[in-house]
This record gives sequence, structure tokens and C-alpha cells, in this order.
Amino acid sequence: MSMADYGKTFGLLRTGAGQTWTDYTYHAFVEGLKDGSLPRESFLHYLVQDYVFLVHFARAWSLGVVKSETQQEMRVCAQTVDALVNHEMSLHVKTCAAAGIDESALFNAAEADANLAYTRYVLDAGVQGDFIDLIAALAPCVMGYGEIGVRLASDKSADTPYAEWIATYADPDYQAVCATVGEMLDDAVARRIGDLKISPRRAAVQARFTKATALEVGFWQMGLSPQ
Ligand SMILES: Cc1ncc(CO)c(N)n1
Repeated sequence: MSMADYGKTFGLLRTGAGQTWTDYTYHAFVEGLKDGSLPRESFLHYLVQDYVFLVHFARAWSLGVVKSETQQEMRVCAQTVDALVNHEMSLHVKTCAAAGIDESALFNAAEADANLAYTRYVLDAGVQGDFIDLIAALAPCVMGYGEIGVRLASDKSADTPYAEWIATYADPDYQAVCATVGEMLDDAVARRIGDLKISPRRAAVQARFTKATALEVGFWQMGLSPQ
């Protein structure tokens, strides 16, 4: 299977993240979704936390609207906020409702530390830095799930109960968001930095990306241990 192409900058940062990227995209939680061995309790715990995650993630993407310098950047960020708030979150609401957890319980869920650490790290990257710092911290979330979705859609066990979760991220609509964000990241780097490979900013941008990837690993880990 050919790997999805989310752009040159993403490819460079992904390679730069090394083993941390593998730890994220092949985490035991992910493998449990693939073969169906993930306990339902862990999945629901994850899903409630992920709803809270998406609330803050949408706030971070809204900051992208604030920090954008071109119409394309503003349009992509606004579109991503829409995709998160009006599409991705409905999967969480629907799956949780089927398990007897209503939307107000989701909105009021106590936030796990790993969740708080991740989203506030991303928000701070955007508050402290420029548009590139923000998108470098947001990219692992968007594209990582895109990559996981595509791989699991082709490798999953026929009887995994998590097929709907997998389908959400393998879906052409979600893949289109990943491709659009990747293209925007390439354009944003070309506009502000030029060639990232030889830029003095490279290490700092990579550090944002790798830290966000490590925080994704922590998020899966949190999902594995329901309190
Ligand atoms: C923790 C996490 N990362 C990324 C995504 C994809 O939007 C998600 N739903 N949750």
C-alpha cells in the first residue's frame, strides 16, 4: 500500500520525528482498534477524553484563523474548525450516546492530565509563536490520524468493533483535510521561511512537531488506563 502524501514539509518533519512517530502511529491502543482487542471500557474512556480534546483542538485551529496571513490560510483554518465541530465531534456524540453517555456528560467530563498537557501545549505554541509554530504543533494530530485511518482500513480484522472509528479517519473527506493542511503548511513555510531544510528555524519547528507527536503517544497511553 502506498503511503498517503501530505506534502513535503510534513514528510520532512515526520521523518525528523523518528521513532516517536512510529510509537504514535503503531501504539498498542491503535493495534487494539485494528484487531478489535481494545477493551470497550478503554475505548469509551478515550472517546470521552477525545471529545474534550476536540473542544480545545478547535480553539487552537481558531487561533490559526487569528494568526493567518493569507486568505488560503484563513480559509483552511476556518474549514478545519468546521470539520472538527460539525463532523468529527458528531462521531463521538453518536458513539457515546449509544453507550448511554449524553452530550452534557461529554462537555462536562473531567479532563485527564495527558489531555490537558497536549492541547495547552498546542495552544501555547500558537500564542507564543507564529503561524508555522502553531501548524507544526497541530500537524501530528491531523495527519497522524489520517495515516492511522488509511492503514487500519486496509489491515483491520473483519470483526473489529471499531470499524466505524477507522472509517471516519480513512474517509475521503478526512483525507482531503489532511492533504489540504499539508499543502497549506508547504505554502506557509515557503512564504515565511523558504527552504526549511537549511533554515535556522528548522530545529525549533521540528521540536514543536516532535513534542506534539510525543504528547499523542501519551494520549493513547492515557486511553489504555480508564480511571
Ligand atoms: C488526540 C487526538 N489527536 C488527533 C485527532 C484527530 O483529529 C483526535 N481526534 N484526537
